Amino acid sequence: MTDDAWLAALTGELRRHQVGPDLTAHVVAETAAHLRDSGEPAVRAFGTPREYAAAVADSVGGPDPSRAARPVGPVRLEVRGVTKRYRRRPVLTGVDLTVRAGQVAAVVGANGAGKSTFLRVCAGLTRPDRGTVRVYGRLGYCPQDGGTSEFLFPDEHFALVGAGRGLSRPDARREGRAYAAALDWTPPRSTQARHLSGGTRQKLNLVLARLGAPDVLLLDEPYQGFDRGTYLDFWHEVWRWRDAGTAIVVVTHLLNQLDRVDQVLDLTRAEAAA
Ligand SMILES: Nc1ncnc2c1ncn2[C@@H]1O[C@H](COP(=O)(O)OP(=O)(O)OP(=O)(O)O)[C@@H](O)[C@H]1O
Repeated sequence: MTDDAWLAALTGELRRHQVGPDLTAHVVAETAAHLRDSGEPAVRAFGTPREYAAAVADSVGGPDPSRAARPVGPVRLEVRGVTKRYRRRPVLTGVDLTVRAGQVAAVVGANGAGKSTFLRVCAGLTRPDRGTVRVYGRLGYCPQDGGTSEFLFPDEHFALVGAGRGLSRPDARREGRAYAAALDWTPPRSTQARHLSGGTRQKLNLVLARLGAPDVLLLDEPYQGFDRGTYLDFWHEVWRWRDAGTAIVVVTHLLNQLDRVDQVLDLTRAEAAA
């Protein structure tokens, strides 16, 4: 099945699940963008149109019922007035965001809107021209790509990153393997990162971001290359980490989880207003 046929079938399936026309158009457009960016065949990325439509319908079935009852903790990330230009082009213009312990913020926007730049600024990797970022607690960052070392085995990654977060070698390995298992992945003992598939390397990235249970997690489209089952596992983990009190910022193209997050930062609008 071609991607166009897959997307047409998805539209039909979403209609069958009584997903409204606006949301259907949105989901189909975002899914098409993801397929274009990742170059993956639709069936591998999302499963059959019927399966994916069922997952979308399930996730848009109303606000998260546990939301009202969930305790929200202290501020973990505070971004005020962040502005960033590359040459003369404004990428971020006066962006504010406050995320508390136990909250999830989604960062959305068109390609090039500045989502990765925003996360890099939050992670302290890119200096803003103006504005401040305050992180209260420890930080974990999962970049869109990169982040792994070509010649290291997964366990060596766990030991290296774990050491930076105060974990002994055995603890880092145990924790890394436990987080990997939640993503349905058993890290091979003797495969260097360069020989892992793109989706598996992204699982490794995600596990590394989570090592040592940081207070703030910055996730830049961490599910690129995940198959549908792992994609759902990923969101399940996000809700679990949130419930454990982590403040999470996740960049996403796929809007089918947005009714469950605590806030949405739309950088398209900020860019358009600039
Ligand atoms: N180091 C850099 N030097 C110059 N321009 C840059 C640099 N990093 C990013 N840009 C530009 O800033 C803009 C925002 O890039 P960014 O990667 O933050 O967007 P994005 O919203 O994450 O995009 P995508 O959805 O494609 O991942 C783009 O036009 C990009 O080309």
